[in-house]
Amino acid sequence: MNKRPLNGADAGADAAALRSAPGSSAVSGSLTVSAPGKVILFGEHAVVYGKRAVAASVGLRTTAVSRADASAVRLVLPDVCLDHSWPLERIRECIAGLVQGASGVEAAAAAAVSGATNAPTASAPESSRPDQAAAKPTKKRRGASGTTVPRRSSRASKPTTPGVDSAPALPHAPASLPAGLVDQLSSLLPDGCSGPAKQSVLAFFTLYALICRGRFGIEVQMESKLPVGAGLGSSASFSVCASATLLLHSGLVQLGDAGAGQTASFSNSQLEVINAWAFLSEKVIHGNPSGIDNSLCTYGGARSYTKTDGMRELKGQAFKAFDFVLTDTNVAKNTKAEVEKVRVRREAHPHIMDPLLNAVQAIADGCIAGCEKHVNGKLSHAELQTQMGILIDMNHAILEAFGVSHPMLEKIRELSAKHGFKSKLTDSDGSRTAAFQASLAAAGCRSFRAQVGCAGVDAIIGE
Ligand SMILES: Nc1ncnc2c1ncn2[C@@H]1O[C@H](COP(=O)(O)OP(=O)(O)O)[C@@H](O)[C@H]1O
Ligand SMILES: C[C@@](O)(CCOP(=O)(O)O)CC(=O)O
Repeated sequence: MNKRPLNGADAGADAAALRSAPGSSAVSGSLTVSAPGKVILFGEHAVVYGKRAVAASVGLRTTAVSRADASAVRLVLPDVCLDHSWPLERIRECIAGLVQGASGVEAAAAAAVSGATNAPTASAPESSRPDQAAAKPTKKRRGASGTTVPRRSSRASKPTTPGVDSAPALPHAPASLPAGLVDQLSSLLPDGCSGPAKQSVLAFFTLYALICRGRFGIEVQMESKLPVGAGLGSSASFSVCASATLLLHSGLVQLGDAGAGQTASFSNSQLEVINAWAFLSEKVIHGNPSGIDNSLCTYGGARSYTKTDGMRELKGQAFKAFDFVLTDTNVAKNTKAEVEKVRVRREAHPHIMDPLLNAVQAIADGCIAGCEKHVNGKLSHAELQTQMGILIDMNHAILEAFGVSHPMLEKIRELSAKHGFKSKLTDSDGSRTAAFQASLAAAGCRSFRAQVGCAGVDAIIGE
C-alpha cells in the first residue's frame, strides 16, 4: 500500500502525496519520530488557570517507529504493556459517520492539492517558533532499514532543512474534541486493557480517526526514556509523537529534503499543526490540559507559557547554567486526578486559591526577571541560584496548599536540603550530586541527570 517516500518530497507545494489518498500512507518504509519530555520549573497547575509558567524540555525522549500496514492498525506500547492489532475494517466500522466534517482535514487536503491557501491557518505566536533558518542536513546515518528500529538520532547533530514555509496552510486540529468520538472509540479497547493503556489507545485513535480517517493501516511502536506518570510530560511526549507520525503518514505534513537515515526537523507552521493535534490528544488523556506540556515537547527549549499568549523563549538560556537531577518518587500519580483536586479546592475556596494562583505567576515572573538580569550581567550566577532557591521553596509551599504534594515529595525536599540542594534545582558539584542521587535511591526513588532545554520533535525517514 505504500506509494511514495517522504524523502525528497517537495514539501507542501507538491501535494502529490495527498493525491495518493485515499487508501495509502504517504510514507514508504519506516519512519521514526522522537520528542522530548518537559519539566515545569514554576507554575504547574496555576497554568491551567491562565497563569504564567516557566518550563523546559528534557532530553529523555519518546520514540515512535512506524510503517504503513495493508490491513490493520497495530499499536505496540511496551511502557503501558500493550501490543494489539485492529483489523482496518473494524476501525472503519467504528469511526464511520463520526468523523465526517469533524476536523476540516478534507478541506485542507483539497486546498493543499490545488495550492489554495484558504484552509484553517496556524495561530501560535511568532515567539513560540524556534529560528530554524540555519538548519542544515545531518550526517547521513546508514543502517536504519527494514522493520528494525533505527538508532535514536544523535542530539548533537543538526537538523536538516525544515519543510518549506511557503507551503499552503496546513490543516489545524479542532478546538475541542468532537462530541461522542471518544465514547465511540471505546469499543476498540481490548479486553483487560489497563487504565494507562486505555488512555493511550483512546488518544491515539482520536488522532487516527480525525487525521487518517481509516484510509490506511499503520503499525506504530512507541517507547519512552521518560518515566510514565512522573510529571515529566510523558503523555505530551506520546501525544506529540502520535500527532507527527499520523500527520506524516497522511501526507498532510511533509518533510523537506531530508534523505533516508537523516534527522529532519519541521518548519514553524508544521510544528504548529503537530502541536495543535497533540493538544487534542492531551485532552483525551488529561481532560483539561493547559497546553504547556505539548508545546514544550513540540518546540523544545526553555520557555515561559500562558494559555492565551502561548510561549515566549527565555532570554539567554540561563537554565543552561544549572544542572538538574530529576527524581521519580515511584509513587503513581495521574495528572487528570491532580488537576481535578485543584479545581475542587478552587471551587470551594476561591478567595484563598485565587491569590495563591496569582502568587504562582509572580514567582514565575521573578524567575524570568532573574534570568534576564543574569544575562545582562546584573546578577551573578551565585545570586541567581540563591534567588531561584527561594522561588522554588515558595512555589512548592503553594503546591502543598493546592493539595498536590505527597509525603514522598516532602521526603525528597528533606533529602535535598540535607545535601544543600533545593528540590528541582541543583548546582553542578558532581560529587555532591552523586551522593544526593545515592540517597534518593536509598529512599526508593529513581533519579535522572538529563539535558534541559533540548530540541523538540524531529523525524528520521527509514530506507
Ligand atoms: N511511553 C508511553 N507509551 C504509551 N502511553 C504513554 C506513554 N507515556 C505516557 N503515556 C500515556 O500518558 C499517561 C500518563 O499521563 P500523565 O498522568 O499526565 O503522566 P505524565 O506526568 O508523565 O505526563 C499514561 O497513562 C499513558 O496513557
Ligand atoms: C499540572 C499541569 O500544570 C502540568 C501537567 O504535567 P504532567 O502531565 O504531570 O507532566 C497540568 C497542565 O498544565 O495541563
